[in-house]
Amino acid sequence: MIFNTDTAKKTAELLLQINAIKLNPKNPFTWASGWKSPIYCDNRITLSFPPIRNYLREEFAKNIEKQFGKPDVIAGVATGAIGIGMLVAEIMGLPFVYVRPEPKKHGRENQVEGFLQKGQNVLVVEDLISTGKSSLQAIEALKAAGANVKGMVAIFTYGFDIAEKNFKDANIEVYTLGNYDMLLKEAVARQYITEDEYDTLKEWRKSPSTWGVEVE
Ligand SMILES: O=P(O)(O)OC[C@H]1O[C@H](OP(=O)(O)OP(=O)(O)O)[C@H](O)[C@@H]1O
Ligand SMILES: O=C(O)c1cc(=O)[nH]c(=O)[nH]1
Repeated sequence: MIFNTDTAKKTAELLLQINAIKLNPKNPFTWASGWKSPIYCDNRITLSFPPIRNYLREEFAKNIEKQFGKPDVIAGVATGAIGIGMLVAEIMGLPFVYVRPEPKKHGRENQVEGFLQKGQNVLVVEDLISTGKSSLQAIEALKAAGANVKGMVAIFTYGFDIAEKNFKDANIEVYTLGNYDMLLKEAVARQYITEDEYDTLKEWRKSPSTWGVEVE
């Protein structure tokens, strides 16, 4: 669920403005889930633009307090949300930890990096939700470390049913700054995409897990 439509519209505008949205239907992107996709939203690019990362962290901080109250700790999902998560922690004056996809294989062999005490209220920051698998893995690791996960926020979600089901099953409340529907609307309004690209994106969105998969 988006925090609100104004923020979702502005987030879409900003992502388009800095070319964080990449389209390549002829040579599809492979996602973390293994799905093939004509679109890739690279939120990492936002960190390279101070006014844009400031907007994102301020919107996160304001809306996190409103929806969840003030947590004890902010956790970023590695690697995409380490930067933005840390910026949110900084502006909220909170401690920060980050969560690796799996425990490190040497050193202290941690999956959760930083100082976290059992029973602390943790708010998870993710950069992007596709299937939600990466976020939920991080949430499981935080719970295993004794955290009380209050909820999760992300810059962007594709709004897939599978992600909504995954978060519902895990009883995790999720809010995002932006989403796919608003992005598509803004991309059309600003003529950022051609009619052919719009048709491809609409077709892809009907069945993203099978799009681009060669049938033998
Ligand atoms: O909802 P999901 O299907 O899990 O996909 C979304 C995840 O994919 C990306 O991470 P990626 O694995 O590419 O790694 P990175 O964050 O290190 O770039 C993104 O940062 C999310 O964490
Ligand atoms: O699912 C993914 O791996 C993914 C999709 C996307 O649009 N952007 C991204 O960073 N990851």
